[in-house]
Amino acid sequence: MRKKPPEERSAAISVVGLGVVRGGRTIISGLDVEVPTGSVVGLLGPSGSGKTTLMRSIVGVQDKVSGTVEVLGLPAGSPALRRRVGYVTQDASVYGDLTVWQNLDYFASLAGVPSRGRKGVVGKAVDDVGLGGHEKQRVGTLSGGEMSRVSLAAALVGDPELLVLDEPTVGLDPVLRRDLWSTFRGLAEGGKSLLVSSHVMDEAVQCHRLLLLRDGALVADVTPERLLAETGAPDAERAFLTLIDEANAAAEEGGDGRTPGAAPEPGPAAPATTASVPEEGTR
Ligand SMILES: Nc1ncnc2c1ncn2[C@@H]1O[C@H](COP(=O)(O)OP(=O)(O)OP(=O)(O)O)[C@@H](O)[C@H]1O
Repeated sequence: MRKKPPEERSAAISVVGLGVVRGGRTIISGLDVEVPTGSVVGLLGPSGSGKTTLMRSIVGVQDKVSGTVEVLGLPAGSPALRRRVGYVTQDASVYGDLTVWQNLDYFASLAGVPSRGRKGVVGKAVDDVGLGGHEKQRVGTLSGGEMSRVSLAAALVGDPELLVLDEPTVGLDPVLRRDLWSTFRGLAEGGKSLLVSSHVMDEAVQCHRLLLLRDGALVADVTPERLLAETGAPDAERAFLTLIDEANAAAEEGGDGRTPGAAPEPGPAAPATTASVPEEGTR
């Protein structure tokens, strides 16, 4: 069957008019975001700009949320999404007293992988995150970067349609980062959708699109190529700084902080979003 080009596919994530209050403070306000199916979308922004809060809203675990968030065509946090969405937080969420293999075998069983196919699934996930040779090591004895890769592998074994990854490459060396990004792009080529937050600009340019947040608002929704062309910056890091500086200046002048040159590009029409976000999810 012919693979549909991105503009013909429905959005994996559609966020319309999102507002989030945390600790009595508005963290996100009036945010519209779309992640096309089969793409890797990078979520960038200064520390505290709301990246994790947006991800939490998308996977349905964020409290005090308004607006609509639709994930794979369902309201965020719907029980039916549990096996279809993989969420990897910044903190490793695996069992320190089990080995790498035991952890992944366990998460694969939770994800419904039948026992006869589990060895292959777990082995592939171990390879995908570059943990070959550590299978029998207790997770509690791994380095921080290794431990976070076990968390990522635990999400991969379930073969989710959407992966939401909060800074998955923190603490990894350049070779591992390159290999992981190649894995992410391979997953997208296979039809998966990925939303990946990062502070590392040289890796962010490997995304199909970039979303740049500042103070809980979207400053840019742009391809890496257009980001460089619009800002005239020599590299992605300086392009990012240019946009943030421009947005800060616009905010000081009383604007909304959105950089005119990097306004969202025309893309596929957002699907109707009628579902409301639950107050608190269970994932
Ligand atoms: N439980 C909470 N109560 C009050 N404020 C919170 C809470 N959690 C987060 N915040 C605030 O919300 C804002 C956005 O936080 P968030 O973690 O989403 O940012 P981020 O862009 O992911 O940051 P980083 O890049 O540092 O991980 C920050 O100002 C943070 O202090």
